[in-house]
Formats: sequence, C-alpha cells, structure tokens
Amino acid sequence: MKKQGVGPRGQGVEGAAKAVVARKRPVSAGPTASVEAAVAKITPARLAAFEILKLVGENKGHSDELLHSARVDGLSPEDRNLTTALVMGVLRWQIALDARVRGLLQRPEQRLAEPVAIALRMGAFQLLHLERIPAHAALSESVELCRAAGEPHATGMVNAVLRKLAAAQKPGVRIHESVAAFAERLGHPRWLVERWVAAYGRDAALKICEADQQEPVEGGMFVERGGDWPVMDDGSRLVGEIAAAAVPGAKRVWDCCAAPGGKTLVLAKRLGGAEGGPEILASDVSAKRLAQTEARLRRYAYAERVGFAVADAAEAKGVAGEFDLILCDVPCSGTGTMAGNPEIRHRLKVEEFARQAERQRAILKGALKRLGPGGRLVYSTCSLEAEECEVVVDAVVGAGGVVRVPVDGVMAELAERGVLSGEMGSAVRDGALRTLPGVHGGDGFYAVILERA
Ligand SMILES: C[S@@+](CC[C@H](N)C(=O)[O-])C[C@H]1O[C@@H](n2cnc3c(N)ncnc32)[C@H](O)[C@@H]1O
Repeated sequence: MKKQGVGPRGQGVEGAAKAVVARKRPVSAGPTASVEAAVAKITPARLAAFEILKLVGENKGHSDELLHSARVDGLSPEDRNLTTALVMGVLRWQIALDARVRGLLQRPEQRLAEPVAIALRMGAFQLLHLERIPAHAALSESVELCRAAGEPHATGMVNAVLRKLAAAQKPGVRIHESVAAFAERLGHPRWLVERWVAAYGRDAALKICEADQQEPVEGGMFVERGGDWPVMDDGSRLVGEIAAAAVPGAKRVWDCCAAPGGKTLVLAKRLGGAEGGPEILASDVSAKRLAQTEARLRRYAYAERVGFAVADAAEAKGVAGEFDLILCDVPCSGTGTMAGNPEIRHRLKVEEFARQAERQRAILKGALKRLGPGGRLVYSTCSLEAEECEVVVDAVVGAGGVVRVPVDGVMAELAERGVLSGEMGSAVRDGALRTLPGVHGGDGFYAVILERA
C-alpha cells in the first residue's frame, strides 16, 4: 500500500516534509532523496499519527475529527488502530513524556523544534506504554520521522534519547508523591490539578488524573443498556435521565444545546415514544452539528417525533412559546471529559473559564425566558470548574425569578425505579449533581435543577 499522511488539505507528512525542505532549497528542487528514503521507511500508521499530532499542535483540527478523516479511513484496520492509539496516547501522556525526555537531554532547557518533539513523544509513548511494539520499530521510525520532516540534524539526539529511555528502569513504588509529581506523572498541567485538589481533595484529584489516562470504557452506572439505548458516556446519560425525570407529565420539552444529541435521545427514550408523549424540540446554534444530530436521531424509532430548529439559545429567536422542561447542556471547557478529549489540557488557559462562564450565563438567561410558570430547567456542563457551574447558577438565581430544586429527590426516584445500578449518593453535592471521572464512573458532569419561582 502507498504510504500516506493525513490532513485537511491532504498535505500529509510527505507534504509537510517537502514544505520544510522547500524553505531551505529552491521549490523546484522538490524533496531530497534522503527525505523520500526516510518516508519510505515509515509505516502508514505512524506517518498518519505524526501528521495528526502536528495539526492538533498547530490548532488546525481536533484529534477526533482528524482520526475520522477519509485518509485515516483508507488505512488498514490494524494501521487505523495503531494511529488512534498513538494519537490519543501521545495527547494523554504528552506532559509526562516531555518530562521524561527532558531529563535525558544533554541540555534539558533546550527548545526542540515541534516535529522533533512529536517524533520523540511518539517514540517514548511506544516504549513506555505500548506492549507488543518492538523497541527497534518505535526507535527507528521516530528517527525516520525526524528526517522526513526535514530535521536530519536531530536524528542522532532522538536516537540517543530513545535508546536511554528504552534501557531505563520503570519508576519504582511511590511512597509519598507531591501534587506536582503526580500531575506530571499522569500527564496533566499542574495548575489544573492544584485547582481540583482545592475543590475536591487530593484523593479525588488523583483519581481524576488516573481516569483521564484511560481509554473511555462502557460504564456500569445503569441497569438497562445495549439494545436501542445509544452508546454514550454514563455521566452524560445521567444528566439526560435527571432531566427526563425532573418534570413528571411535561408537555413541551426543549433541549436547547442539543448536538450531538446524546441527551436528546435519553429524553426521547424516556418521554417521547408513546403517543400523547410531550413535544420535544432539539435546537443548536450550529446548523451543521444539528443536521448531524438529526441524521443520528432518525436511526432511533423512539426519537421519530423529535423536532429540530437551528437557534441561538441566548436569543431564543426561532423557538416559539414556553416550555415546562428545558435541558440547557451548555458548551464548556470540557475538563470533565479529558479521557476522550486528551488535547483539552494542552490548549486550556485559566482565563478560558471566565470566557466560557460569560457565554454560559447568556445561554442560561436566554433559555430561562422560555420557561413557563412552574416549569423546570436543568442546567448542565461537563466541566469540573466552579466558574462554569456553581458560579454561573448562583449569578442567575441571585437575579431572581428562579429557585434551585435539590437534585436529591430525582436521584432517589431514579434509584427506586431501578434505573441506577448502584448507590450514587456521593455524586450529589449541595443539592446539585457533581460526578467526577474515576470516582463515579464516566465523565465529570455538573447538573442543577432550577424552577420558575
Ligand atoms: C456540550 S454540547 C451539548 C451536548 C449535547 N447536549 C449532548 O448530550 O449530546 C454544547 C452544544 O451547544 C451548542 N451551542 C453553543 N452555543 C450555543 C448557543 N448560543 N445556543 C445554542 N446552542 C449552542 C454547541 O454547538 C454544542 O453543540
């Protein structure tokens, strides 16, 4: 099979390597023979992973989208699996890998060119985390990736560092570990972990970090699963279940930030199937994401009566009338979802939380304008940060017109109805749902019920 890279413009690693070389030589000269020879020695899976990591690092795409591009789909199943494992694994472990590599450099403070850093991370990740990959393959292909990307001068250093890493002992038993040490060992920015320690305690913060380093797996929070239930994260489904149970006998339901539709499906499954069930409207500000949601929901018979509308929930234009149940699952930093979205940690800055909060307040206030008398709104995020959760809700409740309803009653009802497979008491905090990755199963979600006063 022809070796190929990936990228939105179809440039691929070969293209990237040519671009680097072209800067140093006349464009008409094309790639050097040594670049072409290097590319020929790299497996399609590693070429694809390298190029995706480069695009993610340049903020030119999300790992999830790039891993589902046509060019990755064109790889063999084994190559696709390796590409996915490399991309997600490097993004999850990047901070820890960089620290290990730095300790093996002759000048630890030296700044590495990005392609060299990526080749080193890929090699280090394979050596430290992937069983069944021969060390020589991990090592030699990282060297060739460096050469292919137009960095031949760095190949000796990459070879030496990865050899040392392959020979190094695995870390021993940790008796006491500082927050800074476990943040680095588990590939998280220290500032973020320190916030979690302050908010949830050291043990919970450690569990969150450990959970973020695992592939998301199917959880066991619910008794009913499989069949016509959508495949989705347990924390996300729990928010949908809480919303579905929040207003018995609801007649008009609005899911105002609906795409990609996971929680809409839970609402439809619980409320929407039977004749005489409520009208459910799913809306989203993104027409593209809403179209994908509609296509997804059309595959479920119980969701056939869901209506769709493109609408900015902060304005609520294009959505008519009042609702007695609104789910307001706002866009957020996503710090509760880093097992499946590992790159979030590399892009995040602390200022982001205030920026998100402003948008979330606007959406919540806009949605509340459509909440009828006695109606209830469930506000939710997949963030672990108080700025996007409690602080947003406090500000809106403080302005009057709505009161909080403790989520405890709805949780007890879900347990009594046999929806939940186990005790979830520790997921209720100050009357709101607060699930933590590694503690409750699934991603970290916050949800609160507000009622029209
Ligand atoms: C966290 S996601 C929702 C996930 C969804 N509820 C689910 O369970 O699959 C947030 C969504 O809000 C949408 N969004 C962002 N700003 C919005 C706005 N002002 N009005 C409506 N939707 C918005 C985004 O396009 C995104 O699809």
